[in-house]
Amino acid sequence: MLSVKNISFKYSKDFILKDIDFTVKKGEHISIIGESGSGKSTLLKLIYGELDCTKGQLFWNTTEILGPKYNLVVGYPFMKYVSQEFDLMPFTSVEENIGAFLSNFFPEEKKERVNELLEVVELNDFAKTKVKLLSGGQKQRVALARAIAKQPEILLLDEPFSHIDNFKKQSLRRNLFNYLKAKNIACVVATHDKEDVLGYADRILVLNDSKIVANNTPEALFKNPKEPLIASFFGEFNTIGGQIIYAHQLKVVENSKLNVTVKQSYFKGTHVLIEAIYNGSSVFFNHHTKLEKRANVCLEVVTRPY
Ligand SMILES: Nc1ncnc2c1ncn2[C@@H]1O[C@H](COP(=O)(O)OP(=O)(O)OP(=O)(O)O)[C@@H](O)[C@H]1O
Repeated sequence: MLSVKNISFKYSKDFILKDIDFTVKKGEHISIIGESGSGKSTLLKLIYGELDCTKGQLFWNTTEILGPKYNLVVGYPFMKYVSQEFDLMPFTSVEENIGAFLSNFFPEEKKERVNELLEVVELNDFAKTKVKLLSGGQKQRVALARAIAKQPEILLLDEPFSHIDNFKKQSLRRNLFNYLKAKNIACVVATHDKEDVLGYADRILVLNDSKIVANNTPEALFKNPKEPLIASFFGEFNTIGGQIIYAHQLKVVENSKLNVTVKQSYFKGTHVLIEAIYNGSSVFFNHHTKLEKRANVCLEVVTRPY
């Protein structure tokens, strides 16, 4: 189990993280979300031992994770970290990069393992290609495969699919996260993408103002977001009468007190997002078709969250 015990951190004068306290169980999947600059990457670097905590302590089971002040070499064998810089060997092949830390004593097993990993990140066709010839997204996939090659007990991922196109992203995300669950490898994922979270994370930690402002399941946070920051991660929403109402919770009805004037329709594939004006402010709701500009429609709040 990872225990993050009341850690605080500052690069210089101001604290970036204050009193951060949480645990990650074996095999658990935690997502860290928060606005850009909220300290997600910094938190991963502290967990990895790349930075020294200003205050507090970190443990993996009973081993204290210490930073560069105490360790000549950063990192521990039970933990791997895929940062936003991939740190690969550009002049060697994809399979050599993936197998770089695997033992050469059992060449057959090594080959099998590399093939299994190539499959997880869907790079079988590029096994012999030199890494310098790959695209950014392909390099990111090599870095992910290399990080899980030696079966760490915990994996830290910083925006793990940020360079990967939408065509590949869905299946890669499924492959990787299902693989980690099957092998009982814990993971902590910093992300901006709700698709990395919904359906995969056991819990979400929300960072804001240097602190953890929420620590709960995706379902609990989605159904009861409490703050606009959390709702905005999941989708378009409105604040009506002090309550957070998602766009999909408003529907057009014959008659109601919520009478709005349509401003714009945005085709979203599964639905159309309508922007309308109510009391001088924008209101967003989902509809099955586009609506005429300046049309007056009445809306009603549907209480179910989805
Ligand atoms: N090496 C550094 N020296 C000084 N300040 C830094 C350093 N690295 C990051 N910061 C600052 O720390 C804060 C948190 O940065 P961090 O990269 O952890 O945020 P983040 O939530 O991961 O952002 P993003 O989502 O944009 O990746 C920012 O204000 C950033 O400018």
